[in-house]
Amino acid sequence: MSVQVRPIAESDWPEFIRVQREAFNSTDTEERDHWRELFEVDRSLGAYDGDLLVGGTVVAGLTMTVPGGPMPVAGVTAVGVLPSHRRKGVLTALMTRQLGDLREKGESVAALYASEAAIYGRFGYGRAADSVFFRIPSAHSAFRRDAPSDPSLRVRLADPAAARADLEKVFEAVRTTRPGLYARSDARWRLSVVGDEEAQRRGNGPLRCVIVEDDHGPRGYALFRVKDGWTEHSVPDGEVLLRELFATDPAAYALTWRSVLDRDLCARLRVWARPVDDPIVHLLAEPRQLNAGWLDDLWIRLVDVDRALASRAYASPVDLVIEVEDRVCPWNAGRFRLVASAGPGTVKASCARTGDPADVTLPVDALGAAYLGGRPLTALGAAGLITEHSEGALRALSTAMSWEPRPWGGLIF
Ligand SMILES: CC(=O)SCCNC(=O)CCNC(=O)[C@H](O)C(C)(C)COP(=O)(O)OP(=O)(O)OC[C@H]1O[C@@H](n2cnc3c(N)ncnc32)[C@H](O)[C@@H]1OP(=O)(O)O
Repeated sequence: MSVQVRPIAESDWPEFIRVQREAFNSTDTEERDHWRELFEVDRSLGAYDGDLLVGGTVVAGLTMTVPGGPMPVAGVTAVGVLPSHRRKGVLTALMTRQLGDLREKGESVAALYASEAAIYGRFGYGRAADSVFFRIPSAHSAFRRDAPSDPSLRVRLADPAAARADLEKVFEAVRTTRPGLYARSDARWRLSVVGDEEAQRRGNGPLRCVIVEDDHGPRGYALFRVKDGWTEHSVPDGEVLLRELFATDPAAYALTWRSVLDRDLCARLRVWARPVDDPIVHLLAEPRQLNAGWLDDLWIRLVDVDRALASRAYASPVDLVIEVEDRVCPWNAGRFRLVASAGPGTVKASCARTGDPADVTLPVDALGAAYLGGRPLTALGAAGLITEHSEGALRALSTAMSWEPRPWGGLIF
């Protein structure tokens, strides 16, 4: 099969949506035309078998927080290949072309959410952030006695779309505090956050919103649905399905959680993706009752290793030669000297090619995994995936690249 990869023509956009529906076994009937507002259609790529569009992908330009502050990141999404054309190298052709295009456009970092965790490592993406899911029984959701509270706070129910300005205030106050969070465009707020899509509703009721505020304005919010349910003995068995929750301070955070945990007629709260260092873990009197599980969150690919590594801050000073292995983007392969002084908030790093001998040799996906600060390189070393040539070099690099708080994207793009 000979497949050509090229930008998708405007007139092929309905075809692209059709490929996506088929690729993702989509059951919803809503129009996906609003994708045009979320993604950069002019940076889409299609794989053509003759005239037939058989696969594609798009890019959403994001401003993502990394250690040290926000930077431009290419959000890769809507990757799909028709079932009739799978395992014949279509994705490989799309990914190879896309990485070349990103480099040409001057993008140094790409990010994505993977539908399956086995797909993207081969293209140099590293698992940079994890998330945890919880299933908290309402009857065992009490907080420890010294949980923070603030009598000036009150809870208000709101229509999500109407309350958007308040939600944005809270989100903007926290966005740059955690690597992985990214700025939300008007379309992202409207369509992905407060929009009530059929695909997300799936019989779980409308999107609901609580806002926690004081006389000066909002300090926390939660977006959620309530799935109605009763046991055969007429015992209430509803579920709160928490979509997102942000707060600016510990007291507002605690009250926002309480306002969704204490919903009457609900037996439990489920949430699919929270940061691994979510404070709720420490607030519950019975943390085992979180019934937590672990998932991969953001995947990161360093498109240009030297520019990417010079664009973030480091937790401790470092001066090392790293040798990068990268078969997909050969321009990254080779040795670089990474020099950084520590200091949150200020990026004082340089990364340049060198002929000096390497202290550490590692595959490019390991650097992607560590880029947001949440994946200790020492753990990848213990797994046998990194080679240390100078004693202590791996620990030094791992410590320098680690960051608090842990990374988390918060919203699939
Ligand atoms: C960022 C996002 O949008 S994530 C969404 C990804 N899309 C989906 O999950 C939709 C459903 N799936 C698909 O559309 C396709 O199966 C894709 C896009 C995942 C793969 O496309 P294909 O054209 O079949 O991939 P391609 O033939 O290039 O495979 C490349 C390699 O990846 C492997 N691979 C492909 N898909 C998978 C998978 N789902 N799990 C594990 N390995 C995979 C192939 O076996 C092949 O391995 P090899 O290099 O060792 O031979």
